[in-house]
Amino acid sequence: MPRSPSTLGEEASLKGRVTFVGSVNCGTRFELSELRKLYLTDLSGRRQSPAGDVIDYDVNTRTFPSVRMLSHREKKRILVTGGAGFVGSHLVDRLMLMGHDVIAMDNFYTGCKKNVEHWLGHPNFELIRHDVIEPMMAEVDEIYHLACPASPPHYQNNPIKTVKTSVVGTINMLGLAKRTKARFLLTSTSEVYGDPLEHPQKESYWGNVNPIGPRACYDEGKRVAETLAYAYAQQEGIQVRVARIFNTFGPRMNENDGRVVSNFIIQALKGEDLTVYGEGEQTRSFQYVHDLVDGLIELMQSDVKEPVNLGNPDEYSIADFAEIIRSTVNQSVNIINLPSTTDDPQRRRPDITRAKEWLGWTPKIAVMQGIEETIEYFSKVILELD
Ligand SMILES: O=c1ccn([C@@H]2O[C@H](COP(=O)(O)OP(=O)(O)O[C@H]3OC[C@@H](O)[C@H](O)[C@H]3O)[C@@H](O)[C@H]2O)c(=O)[nH]1
Repeated sequence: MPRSPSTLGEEASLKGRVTFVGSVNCGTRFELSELRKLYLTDLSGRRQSPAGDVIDYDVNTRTFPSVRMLSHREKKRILVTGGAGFVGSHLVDRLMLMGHDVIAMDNFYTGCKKNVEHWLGHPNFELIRHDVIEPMMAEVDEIYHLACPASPPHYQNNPIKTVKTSVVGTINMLGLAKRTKARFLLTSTSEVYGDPLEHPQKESYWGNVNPIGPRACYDEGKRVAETLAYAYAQQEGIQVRVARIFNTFGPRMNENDGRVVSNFIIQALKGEDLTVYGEGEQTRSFQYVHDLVDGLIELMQSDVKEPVNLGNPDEYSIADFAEIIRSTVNQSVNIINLPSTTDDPQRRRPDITRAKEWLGWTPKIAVMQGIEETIEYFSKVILELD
């Protein structure tokens, strides 16, 4: 059953606040406060003049976050496509803190240099402006392939480009994996299940996708990307991992992202009406970004070849979720109903038995803790934009 606002608060306080993320076994464990510094403080060396008309960068006073020291054998060269995006930049943070050599590749269509600027100039880090639909060569040991707009308004804005990114981009990155013998992780999506007829969704479910609807460019693009991954695995012996990511939120979502969590928080912070599409009876299950990053790295390190759902099964109706954000951020705003969007999936919740049993992964951060951090982040962003 979808949670009501009252049970959400109770559950969050029952679970308690998480102060560590990751797992010791995978080397992903860090204090949450270490990660928070990367998105809640300005580490760029930027100094704005008192009049606010000039910005100086003092690279001499700038210090990088500490990264672990790895032996030559442990240290990997890791490519993250979409590395300046919302999820990509958090993955880059974790891999950098773990001590790896990281190449973040992005065309900056929805990604943003600011998301990774705290690493610019670090000896272990490279940022490459490159569109994944063009071939690319680099010597790497692992490829996390994230590049693709993920928010419905963004991926529907240029559907041909979205299909090309998923299909041609994935072929290019699988080609790179083949040449370099790198292990390849595809970030697929819960959208491969379309408007699901099975609930909750297991990885064995084949989905219910409209192949010619407005969401098809993303849904079908990712379905072909999965097909390509397994074709390369079978035909070329590439080591492939496939994560099906469910709704994820957190700091560094683009303020114009258009997805529900950032929309509602920003609307409430600005004192605007919260826009529920349709009656708000449709459901989603929200996961905080650090849990996802844990899952992605654990999957990459595992022997699991089948697709794995990564999501938090806590399910909310969108109407209830709007009420949660309204009561948490700004009780003076209204919730309004706008027309529903075409082919909007009506129910979504991951079955994460596979991730639990095969990876030992489970989301640890209560939705409310994530929401509070995201509110903190967007409050800061909105101040900067003003
Ligand atoms: O302002 C808004 C935004 C969204 N919504 C609704 O909230 C629900 C969630 O919408 P979002 O745009 O956040 O995300 P969706 O679930 O539709 O798609 C997402 O699915 C999983 C991921 O792979 C992708 O990040 C994205 O495609 C939808 O029912 C949508 O109609 C609103 O009611 N108001």
